[in-house]
Amino acid sequence: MAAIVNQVIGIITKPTYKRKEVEIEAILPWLRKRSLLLQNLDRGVLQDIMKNCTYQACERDEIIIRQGEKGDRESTADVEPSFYVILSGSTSVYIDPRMTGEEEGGTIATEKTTPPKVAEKPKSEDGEGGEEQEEVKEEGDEEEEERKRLEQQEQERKLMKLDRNKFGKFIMTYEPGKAFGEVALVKRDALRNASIIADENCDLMVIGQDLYERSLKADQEKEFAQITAFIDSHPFFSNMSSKFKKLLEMSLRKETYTFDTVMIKQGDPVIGLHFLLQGQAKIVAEPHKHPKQYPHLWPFEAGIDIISVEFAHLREARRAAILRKYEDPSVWETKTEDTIIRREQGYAAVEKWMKEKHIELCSVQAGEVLGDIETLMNFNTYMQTVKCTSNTEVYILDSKNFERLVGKRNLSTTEVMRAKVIEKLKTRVDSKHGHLVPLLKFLHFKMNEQSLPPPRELPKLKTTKVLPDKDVQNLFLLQAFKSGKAPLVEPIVPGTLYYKDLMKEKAKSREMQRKAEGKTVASTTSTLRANKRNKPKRQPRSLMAIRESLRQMMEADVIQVDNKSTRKKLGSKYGSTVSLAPSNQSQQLFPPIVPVTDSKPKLDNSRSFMTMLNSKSHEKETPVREVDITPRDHETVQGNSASQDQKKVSPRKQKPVLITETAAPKRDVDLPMITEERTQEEIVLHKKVSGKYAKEGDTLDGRVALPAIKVTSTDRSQPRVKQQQQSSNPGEIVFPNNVTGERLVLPSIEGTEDASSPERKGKWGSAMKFVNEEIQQRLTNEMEDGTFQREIDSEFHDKAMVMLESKIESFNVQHGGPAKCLPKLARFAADTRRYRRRQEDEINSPKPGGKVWIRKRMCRFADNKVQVKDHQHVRHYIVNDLPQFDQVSRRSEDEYDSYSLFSQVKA
Ligand SMILES: Nc1ncnc2c1ncn2[C@@H]1O[C@@H]2COP(=O)(O)O[C@H]2[C@H]1O
Repeated sequence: MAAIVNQVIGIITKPTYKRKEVEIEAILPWLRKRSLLLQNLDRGVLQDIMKNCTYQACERDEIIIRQGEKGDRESTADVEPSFYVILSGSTSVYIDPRMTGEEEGGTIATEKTTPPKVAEKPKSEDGEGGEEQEEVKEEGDEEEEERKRLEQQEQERKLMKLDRNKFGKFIMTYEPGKAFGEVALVKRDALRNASIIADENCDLMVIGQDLYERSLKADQEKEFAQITAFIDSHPFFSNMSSKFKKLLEMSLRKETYTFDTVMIKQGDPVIGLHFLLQGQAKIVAEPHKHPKQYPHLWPFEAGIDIISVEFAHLREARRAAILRKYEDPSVWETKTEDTIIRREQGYAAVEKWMKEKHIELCSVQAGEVLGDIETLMNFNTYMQTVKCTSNTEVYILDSKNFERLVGKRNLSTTEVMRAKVIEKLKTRVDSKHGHLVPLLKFLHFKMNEQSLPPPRELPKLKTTKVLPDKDVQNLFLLQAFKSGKAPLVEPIVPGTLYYKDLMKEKAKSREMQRKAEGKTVASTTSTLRANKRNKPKRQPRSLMAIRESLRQMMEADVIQVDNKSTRKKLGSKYGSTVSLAPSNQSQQLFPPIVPVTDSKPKLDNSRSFMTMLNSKSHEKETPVREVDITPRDHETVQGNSASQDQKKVSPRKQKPVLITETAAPKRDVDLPMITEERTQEEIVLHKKVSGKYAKEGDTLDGRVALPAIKVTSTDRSQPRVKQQQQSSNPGEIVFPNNVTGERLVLPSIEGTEDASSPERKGKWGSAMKFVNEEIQQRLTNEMEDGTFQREIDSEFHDKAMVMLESKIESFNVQHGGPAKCLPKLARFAADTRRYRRRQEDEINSPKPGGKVWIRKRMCRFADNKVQVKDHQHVRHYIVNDLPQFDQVSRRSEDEYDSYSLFSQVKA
């Protein structure tokens, strides 16, 4: 390299007439290669230049061109400006912005600021250099050479002291092959607009004005025109003033890159913006290098929750990739790259490959700007590599020129750039491999954040008592949130800064008030607080607990005589009738059973209990005593504690069930002969008005009395006597009770038809099913209790079945239903095993076996689906467990039929 430079220097230092064409010809290819400027020049022009140019050697820190001057004193043409091509060495460009008019108040760097050409007397750093030299001289001539060398070093040190700051801001460095000084030549009579200072010893080819004008000017003028057009058309500079555009013209430089060369290398220092004019390039990123390149950002400026965004993006990207894959068969991968590497080179190679993966992001072409992301983000190094895929031409705006002309002075340009960069980042992030470069996503996020309008200046809050404007509150809150002082919630909720301040203020005023009033007077707040403290805390209740309490409430309203002990007790107390009914279910299921005793019942039919109940005034009219046997039941079953619990139940809850106790001898009330009368009240769901059913909205007040269950037993005090078969009414079915000998008189059934032709569909089918299940359940319970007596009960059972069938049919006819072809009830043999199995199977479905009085108020325990409003009536429903509220809350009118039937059957 040095040889050919010397060869060139050898030629251009000769007088013009001695420069031979042959030797010039020999160096032309090198010259073309060396300088872009000379590259495309005609051979003749280049030969002309080589024949007529001059040579200039510069030392380090030598000022080749001084900004603001017209010509160059150092040039051969003295005052006339020249154009320079660097053969070897490098120079720096300095621009004093005050002289270009970019900044006000500039002074031209004059002679005074010129560093002295003559070397000062060298001084060593510690100031003792002079003495040292004297000592060296004294030592003799042999040390003369050493002294000269030291002198030279001192000279160099002195030269370093040239204060380059006087020449303005450093802009850039010109390397060998580069040329400068064209502006003053193209724009005649223009002043030099930059200072060029040699950074080292340089060899310069000097092209005088005349030579320049005839060889290069035309091309360069064209070049300038192109640059002007480019600046005028580029969106970045659309809002730039003409003054700055002019300065920009001189600051853009053209560069060319051949096919397959690297224009920008990831990790290299950012030199500025590359405006792609021609050609194509691909952008390749190595994400594994990013953490090292930008450690200040990694991992994404801790504190900014980008992770979630990242994940969302990754998910989205993956989804998009999958979709793309299915849509476009050309991208269907049979074998992934990593699979191939793993098979060929092993796992370690794949890992390495994954780590150092080169991600080909995209391809760019004319119009693209490179280095803009880095410039806006103030990155020192490039975040990606740009490799030319064709011969490429670019304009380069060096970073310093950008700072000087765009930076803070032309914010509009920066804004346009930012918008373009955001757009670009978005496209790259969404590109096929964009998600593999996490930095892109972060930068997109960051840029978006930066492009938000700057926060408003906040007025100072003097007191927290007066709430500031909502917007201001929010801004404060946001500020506090950003600085990690408060959560991002409404500003006046507990836990927020504002709330805390408010509380402090309140506390302060309270304290002051207390002091003013004297300590003895307790403030209202403190009293309230004390009360609150003393208040027993409400324990959260489990679902089970709620259900249990619900059950207790219901039990308080409903009589339960459903176990052996209670029955026994009642039996012993009230006679045999109770023991007749194996369980309370059977009492409900079965139609009125009136055991005929010796003692005639004194209860007037017209004043049946149910009638009384429904007449609202029954309590007054009927000499009955309210007896709730539930407590006794509990007492028997659960012992004293249960009975104590029961005592707590309010009398109001116990009211609905009334039992008329046996007329006690001591009682002065004139009770009827019936020793016990029990009724399942409130079972009337539908008022029968002229053969039609009442509608759902009908209230309890409008209910109609249906035949009450009358269970009449002998007086306890009376001895049992042999029963005589007699019927009080003709048409009643009478059958003997095998246990007690009492006659069971069934009510007459009108219009009973052949029940053998079954029609098991619809509501009747389900009614039958229900009754059958009831019976099945009852028998099973008896089996379990040990109270089941096959002979007696089976007989009773069979007859009861017939009776039930008749009753159902009778009910149907009474209510104008399509009777006469009802199916027969199934006869069951109690099979506990089967029952248990079934119970396991239907564990979640409501099963018969208990009494539940569902009342409107209870619906509040159900879940939200329940429509309480629909639930206007009181129901009486037999289930094992609590009913499914949402099931019972909405019933169609058809369902009511069967439902009322159930109730009727029970009655
Ligand atoms: N902003 C700039 N960036 C780089 N080089 C410049 C800039 N301005 C001027 N120059 C060069 O420095 C030279 C100084 O003399 P001229 O103005 O004749 O020509 C100038 C250009 O070649």
